[in-house]
Amino acid sequence: MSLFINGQWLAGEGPAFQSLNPADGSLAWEGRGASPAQVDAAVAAARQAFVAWADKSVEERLAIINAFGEQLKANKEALARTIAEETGKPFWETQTEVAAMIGKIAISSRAYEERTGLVENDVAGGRAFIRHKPHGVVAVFGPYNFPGHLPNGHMVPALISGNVVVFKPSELTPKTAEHTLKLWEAAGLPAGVINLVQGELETGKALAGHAGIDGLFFTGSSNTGQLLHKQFGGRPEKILALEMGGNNPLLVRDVADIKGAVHEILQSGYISTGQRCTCARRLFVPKGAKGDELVNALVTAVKAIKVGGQFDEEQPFMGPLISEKAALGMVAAQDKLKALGGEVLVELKHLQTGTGRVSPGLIDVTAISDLPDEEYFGPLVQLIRYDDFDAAIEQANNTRYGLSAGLLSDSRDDWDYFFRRIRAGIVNWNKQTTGASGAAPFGGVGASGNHRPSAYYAADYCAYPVASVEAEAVSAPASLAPGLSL
Ligand SMILES: NC(=O)C1=CN([C@@H]2O[C@H](COP(=O)(O)OP(=O)(O)OC[C@H]3O[C@@H](n4cnc5c(N)ncnc54)[C@H](O)[C@@H]3O)[C@@H](O)[C@H]2O)C=CC1
Ligand SMILES: O=C(O)CCC(=O)N[C@@H](CCC(=O)O)C(=O)O
Repeated sequence: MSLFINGQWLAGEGPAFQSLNPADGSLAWEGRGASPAQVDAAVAAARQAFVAWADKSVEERLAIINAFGEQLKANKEALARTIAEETGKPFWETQTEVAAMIGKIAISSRAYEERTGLVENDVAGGRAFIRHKPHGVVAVFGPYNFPGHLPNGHMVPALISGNVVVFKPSELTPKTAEHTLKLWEAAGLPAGVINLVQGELETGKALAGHAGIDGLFFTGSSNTGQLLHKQFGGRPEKILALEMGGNNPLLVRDVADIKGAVHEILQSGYISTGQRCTCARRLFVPKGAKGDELVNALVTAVKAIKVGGQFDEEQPFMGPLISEKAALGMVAAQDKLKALGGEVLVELKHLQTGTGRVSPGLIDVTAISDLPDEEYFGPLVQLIRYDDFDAAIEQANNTRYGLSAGLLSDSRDDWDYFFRRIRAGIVNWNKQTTGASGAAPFGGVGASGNHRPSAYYAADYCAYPVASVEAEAVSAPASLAPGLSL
């Protein structure tokens, strides 16, 4: 039973598909996707549930959402196991993912009040109000890298605002979606408020193109996001929030603590096996002896990163990539950079046929004059040695993306200068580019998003503002406009 529509678990009537454990290629989940008729049924069920859900007070909605939070707490380990099995992320890390899902509820509740709460002003003869209303039926599309936390980051604020949801998870992580929906069901979510449609491309297309949705909240690749943007062209009445990828720069300038800098670089480039949209892809290090010292220390540390299976007793820092295809794709990316003139300092290797297991890589691409502006979604950091800070910032900005960026430098002046010039939605100083806070807006510029950031600002795209001027009774004014008489 792979679909959850109108409070019922149903077998899919679309094509069969599977998800595999990327550490060993074993079967994690199999089922059938939703047929177009089942996507219709999910949208219709959501539409039918909308008025009653939106009519509830926010406290009533939050009572159910908090009950889901309790389910997450009670089942934290089990859900973390499911995510680890399906994504390959180490178990220590997937426990932090479930913790982020739990934390999302309080953050979103606060954001709802602070960003979309009631505002009241005096106007002549009455009162003016700003209130917000839900859009209605929203489709939520999730990526595979955070199959629990990132769709949850759209769904929780959407529900708090009074929307109802049709959720299309990544086809690589159907088991996590099913597990999450079971927790919503156990929390007493009314039928139709979240509907789960599993499936591959055809399901995604049927949902994204469905006339019955009022909006779509997407986290995934820039290519898919751009397709959706085109598909939504000419439909300005529908809200589209796009959280997409990045080709993120991390600049090093003047740091005394080499180990500290190397630690921030590892956490930026290699966490989640490089499968975070916020991962640093391009590392800028000054030329000269100090820079050499840092690069040597980095090479040693990258070689020492512990790689392993998600459930290994001695936990690794990096699990496998999501699939063997992704692993081969990263080897191909390294080969391409090598052919363009890159010098491999630590080779990224595919470690085991039939799995996503890879070792981390570091490649010096300083000699490449026309570096591809690509997001290589894996543990391969591109090193660029520079002479001039201004030129390095200019090169860092030379990307169509603009998600995250960072500076490692002990100088506040450097930071102030960098902050003014760098172009990204997340800009950090002496801190990793990853691990963004849910209590801040989360989104990027350029090809990384469409100016509808998520996390703390998700409340903004989950509701539309309504302006009202109100008086308790109609009354004629003391003086009339010229040319009027009563
Ligand atoms: N900015 C952000 O908040 C984040 C962005 N990402 C980005 O996500 C990507 C990795 O996730 P993936 O799962 O590979 O993304 P993806 O774009 O392949 O898939 C995302 C979702 O869209 C669906 N989809 C794919 N093609 C579609 C189409 N033509 N029409 C309708 N639906 C379609 C998929 O089935 C999936 O549910 C990376 O590029 C990463 O940078 C990941 C996490 C956070
Ligand atoms: O949505 C939030 O609560 C904050 C954003 C977040 O969790 N970002 C993470 C993961 C997203 C990714 O990079 O795939 C991060 O910045 O590491």
